[in-house]
Amino acid sequence: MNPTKKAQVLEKLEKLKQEYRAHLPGELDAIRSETQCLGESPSQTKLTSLHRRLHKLAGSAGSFGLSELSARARALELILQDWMDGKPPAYAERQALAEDLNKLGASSLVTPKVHARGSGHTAVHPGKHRNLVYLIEDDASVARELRLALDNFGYQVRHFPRLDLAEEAILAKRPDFLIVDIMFAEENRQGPESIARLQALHEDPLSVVFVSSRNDFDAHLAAVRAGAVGYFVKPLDIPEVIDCLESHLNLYQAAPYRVLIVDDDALLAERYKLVLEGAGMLVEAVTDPRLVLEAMNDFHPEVVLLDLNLPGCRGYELAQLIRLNPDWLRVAIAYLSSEQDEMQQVQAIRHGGEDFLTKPISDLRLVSAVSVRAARSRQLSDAIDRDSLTGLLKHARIKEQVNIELERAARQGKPVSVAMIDLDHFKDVNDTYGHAVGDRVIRALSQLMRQRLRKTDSIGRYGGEEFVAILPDCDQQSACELLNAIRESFAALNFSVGDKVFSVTLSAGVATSSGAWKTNMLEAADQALYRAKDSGRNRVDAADNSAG
Ligand SMILES: Nc1nc2c(ncn2[C@@H]2O[C@H](COP(=O)(O)OP(=O)(O)OP(=O)(O)O)[C@@H](O)[C@H]2O)c(=O)[nH]1
Repeated sequence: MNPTKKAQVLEKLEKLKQEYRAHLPGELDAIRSETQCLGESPSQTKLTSLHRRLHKLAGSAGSFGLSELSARARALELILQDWMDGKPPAYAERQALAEDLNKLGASSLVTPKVHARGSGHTAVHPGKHRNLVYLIEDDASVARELRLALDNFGYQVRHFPRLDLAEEAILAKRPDFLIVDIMFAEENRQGPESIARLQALHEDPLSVVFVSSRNDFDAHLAAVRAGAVGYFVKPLDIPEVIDCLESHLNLYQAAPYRVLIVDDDALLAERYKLVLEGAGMLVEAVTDPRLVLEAMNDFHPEVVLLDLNLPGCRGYELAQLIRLNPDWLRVAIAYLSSEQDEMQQVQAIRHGGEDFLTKPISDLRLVSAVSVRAARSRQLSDAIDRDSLTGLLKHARIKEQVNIELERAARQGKPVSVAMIDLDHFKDVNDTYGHAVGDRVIRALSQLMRQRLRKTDSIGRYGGEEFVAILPDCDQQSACELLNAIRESFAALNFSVGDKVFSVTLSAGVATSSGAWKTNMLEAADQALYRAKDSGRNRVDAADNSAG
């Protein structure tokens, strides 16, 4: 998160804390007055109401930095629980309970302890687009080739012949990747130690990729110690280098996690929301459990955090309700509650939901617990929808997406183009270099398309070496221009196997709908593709537009 955003979040959290503090005396008054009304043999309704208030106080006070008040409220809550379970306290204990309840508002409890170090807010997920590469390479021809390939993949590249010439630029504008032709000689100023020194100047380590002609254990170890994220031996297989960059970008540029919080304590829900948003997540909070289904439908969360004690229902009942819908099986459900009774926790997990987080929870723990669960949920979702070699949508999903985009385009009165793309003579690549090398070619094309297409476009692996791209709001001419640019970039990419270097071309067919499409778009794109193949391959053909 950038410093301005972080400052805004901190400011909002501080405001919430003030709000909580402002509303706390009223809540403590209510607790005191309910205590005074308990009488000799209080009804279950009175006990339940007071218990509920204490339970909430125990959860919220801790989250707003009042840990002592939280602990005291928790102790009282347990006595109340016993009472509700038919074990009333003895007379002396009741006197002490009343006194303790009266003391809840004491200033020592409602003044937070001052912590020496910062606010305790957690580290942040960067989540912004990163594609600036600084390339440190003294061999002009290697630099030129790498630069061209990276440029084709949409990276912005600055080339420096030596590391010391790049240092100023690195400090002025942090690159997303530093690709360094590393020199291992002791006296060299472009060795792993120089990289380690450079790393020490940055709070977050730079993503450094080492390029070298050495391929021994010591060289790899030195790279790891200098914080390298990749190590490539010359002569370079450039698509492999790009594969490494892409994997790292995918890790950091993934869409933000989506989290739904269900908690009837509006201030606390808002607090959790801010903390998770501060960590780069998208968060919705609902305080009324009756709105959960609507929120599930509209917001599509990947993680749901459920309070256990909600007005009108229990959190685990909501978990069961969510689990009734097979579309939401990928969603991770965790309870976030002040419930400390292990049996209750186990019971809740047995009824749905996978996990129990107890309030109060530190910001760091909340963010890490939610991130882990969101990542799992996404992995599961990806495993269902995405092809494992390329990370692109699978056959059925991309077909479904064509219909979704066609309907959307018809509704909005905008064009949509569908392209069918196929590698040329791919059987020869497999036969000559082996299946594993063929797989690298397939992955390189999928990465190139991902780089070149917009976020709103969809790409799928339709068959073995056949891909489909859906381009909303893109007319036929623009689609053909884009596909031609991808075709040229791909053809310019050199793959190497040992000392052999080869390149691969592709052909594509494009169909565009400018209104209600009457025939099958995929079929039309496929026919155009086969025309391109028939006409000699390495070209893009458009379907006859009059069909759409
Ligand atoms: N390495 C690899 N090869 C695959 C994969 N899926 C399909 N193939 C291969 O892709 C090749 C497709 O061959 P063909 O359909 O004859 O087409 P082609 O050789 O590309 O020729 P044209 O399409 O006519 O230019 C076959 O050899 C398949 O085995 C895969 O996942 N990995």
